Amino acid sequence: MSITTIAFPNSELRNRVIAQIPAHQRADVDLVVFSDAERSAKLSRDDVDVVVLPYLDSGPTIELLDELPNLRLVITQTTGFDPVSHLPERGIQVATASGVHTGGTAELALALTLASLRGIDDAVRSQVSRVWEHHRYRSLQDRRVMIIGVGEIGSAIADRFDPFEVQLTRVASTAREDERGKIHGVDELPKLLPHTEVVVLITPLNESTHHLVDEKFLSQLPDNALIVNVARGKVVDTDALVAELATGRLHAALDVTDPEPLPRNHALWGTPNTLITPHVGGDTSAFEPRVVKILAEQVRRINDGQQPVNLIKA
Ligand SMILES: NC(=O)C1=CN([C@@H]2O[C@H](COP(=O)(O)OP(=O)(O)OC[C@H]3O[C@@H](n4cnc5c(N)ncnc54)[C@H](O)[C@@H]3O)[C@@H](O)[C@H]2O)C=CC1
Ligand SMILES: O=CC(=O)O
Repeated sequence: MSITTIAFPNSELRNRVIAQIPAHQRADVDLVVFSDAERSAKLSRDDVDVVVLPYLDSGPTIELLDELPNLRLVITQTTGFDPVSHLPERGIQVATASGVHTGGTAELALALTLASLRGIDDAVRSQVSRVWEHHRYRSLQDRRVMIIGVGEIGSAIADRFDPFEVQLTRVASTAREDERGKIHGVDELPKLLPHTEVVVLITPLNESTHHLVDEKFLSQLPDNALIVNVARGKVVDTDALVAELATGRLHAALDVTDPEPLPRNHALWGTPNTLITPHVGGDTSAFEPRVVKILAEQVRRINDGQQPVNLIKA
């Protein structure tokens, strides 16, 4: 592809990417900062043909994309591309940073599960109030765990749960087999959910997963089941979850919510048995060096006239 200008969300990221690429490999492509493209009289919106999205941006920059007449490619710093999934059908390519968060998100899924089952949040509350309080919590060992979404991160989560001697069930959009064994299809959920004690959600957000976890799904889970969401907030019907949590029947550990950020007055902050982290699955020390490496590879390929890596299909 013949690309002339790649707009970055800030100069720090652009400079870190530039530092990764030998000068002779970036000579043809202009690496600009998006805000300059906005403000500068010299560089008009017509010039920008590639945009690197800010991390987890589903708002302002995405609206601006509609105003770039020559936009050909959007590059995300995330694995999920739900905010820009509509672009390929308009002829604009989308390339993700698939893999950038695999270890971090898999770790957090395990951490949230352990923290919730072992009542670490209760212990922290007791510590803050200087109260020595004993409760008996559930062990992860022997729990019946279901992972919904068997892609890059779902597989890494399965690897991390294995040493805990859980009874693992994996669910994907359609049934299949892999080297680890059977993967169930989502159509089998009604049969599987009543026997599931921990559900880990790690699907992309798309039409088939929007509100996958709804009132019916929740009602099929046994008492005390735990829902761990490290996918996207909208995979869960939040109203249905709040209603079910309010009864005290289920537990939830959520890295992602709908909406995000969660407003101060949102009911989820106050439901019992609920642990919330602010969408930090991939936000670890491993993120920046990885994303810079991926972006440098994208720039190098674009400069060589090659297709970027991790292009999503229209
Ligand atoms: N909490 C966080 O910080 C992070 C969250 N994510 C989320 O995790 C998602 C998954 O990431 P990866 O594993 O890298 O993606 P991936 O594309 O490798 O795997 C996704 C899997 O979900 C399956 N799937 C799709 N529709 C489904 C359905 N209706 N029912 C069941 N399974 C279905 C696909 O078949 C695929 O196996 C991302 O799209 C993103 O939304 C990703 C990184 C960090
Ligand atoms: O939520 C993060 C992502 O990479 O997707």
